[in-house]
Amino acid sequence: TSPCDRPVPATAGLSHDKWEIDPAELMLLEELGSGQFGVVRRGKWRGSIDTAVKMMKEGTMSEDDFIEEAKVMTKLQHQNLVQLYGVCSKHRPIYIVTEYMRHGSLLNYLRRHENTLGGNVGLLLDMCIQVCKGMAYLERHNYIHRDLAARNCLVGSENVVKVADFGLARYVLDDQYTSSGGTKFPIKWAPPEVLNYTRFSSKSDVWAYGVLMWEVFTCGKMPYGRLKNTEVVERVQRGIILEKPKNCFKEVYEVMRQCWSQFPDDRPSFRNLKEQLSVVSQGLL
Ligand SMILES: CN1CCN(C(=O)c2ccc(Nc3nc(-c4cccc(NC(=O)c5ccc(C(C)(C)C)cc5)c4)cn4ccnc34)cc2)CC1
Repeated sequence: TSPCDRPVPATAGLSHDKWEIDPAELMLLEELGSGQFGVVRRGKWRGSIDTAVKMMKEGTMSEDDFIEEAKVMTKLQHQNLVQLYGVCSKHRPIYIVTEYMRHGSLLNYLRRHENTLGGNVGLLLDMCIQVCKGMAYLERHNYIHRDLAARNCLVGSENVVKVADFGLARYVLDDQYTSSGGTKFPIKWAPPEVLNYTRFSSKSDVWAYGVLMWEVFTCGKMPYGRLKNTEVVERVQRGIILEKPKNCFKEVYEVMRQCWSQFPDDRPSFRNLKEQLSVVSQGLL
């Protein structure tokens, strides 16, 4: 989509850099939680626009590189991506301002609503399809997420699900998170080529997407249970994959299995996954 039909309120005229948001126009409200980077609060922008504001703890990310990238990220616009509205970078800590998603992370939502969601295969499949659409858009724009998981997707009204924090992993300074040997590295969502060579691609996002599907159909269970990272690495490299979740149709599990092909080229693209999942959805429901 061309920048001129961007659905987000244009900040043109506010400052010459349209990705720069004037903090005077932000009213910070309750805390939503805290993550790797520090506190995240709900905010009102220009009195009426609901936002989430990540206040980046100093020293947690390479800020200048991120601010540069923010210009690109604000142009990524899709109904299944959490929209980046802009940044407040003229002060410290810098703020990352995005659209607000009122039901929080997909992971917590699955766990909180297991009783109602558990039996609703149609809804679970629809959530997976929404994430797939957002990821197919990123794939089309040659944009790699690097940390796709249910914890990094968010839920809005009417069970809308959107992918968040795409590409942000590149700016994390904590090498416990960035190096595959680190304690915070998302081992359980990583394919062999990432475990061995840290080789990220849209096909490594597809592997992670398969694990996200497993998270959805188990209503938020931890993949590989309480296995240690070293044990998971060993299994993944030997080609042992996650088992079919209890109430999951074999057609759905078949899609997950394709995402976990050992070689990246053998995995489907998100574009292809979108087609497969809509066929499965029509067939099953
Ligand atoms: C009824 N329930 C009550 C409890 N509840 C909430 O409190 C709640 C409601 C809405 C929430 N919404 C959002 N919450 C967040 C949020 C909150 C806490 C932490 C984070 N995430 C982070 O800080 C974070 C994410 C990713 C990364 C990597 C490693 C990938 C770079 C680093 C840090 C996000 C971001 N958002 C962006 C848009 N909307 C939200 C979050 C929580 C959910 C509803």
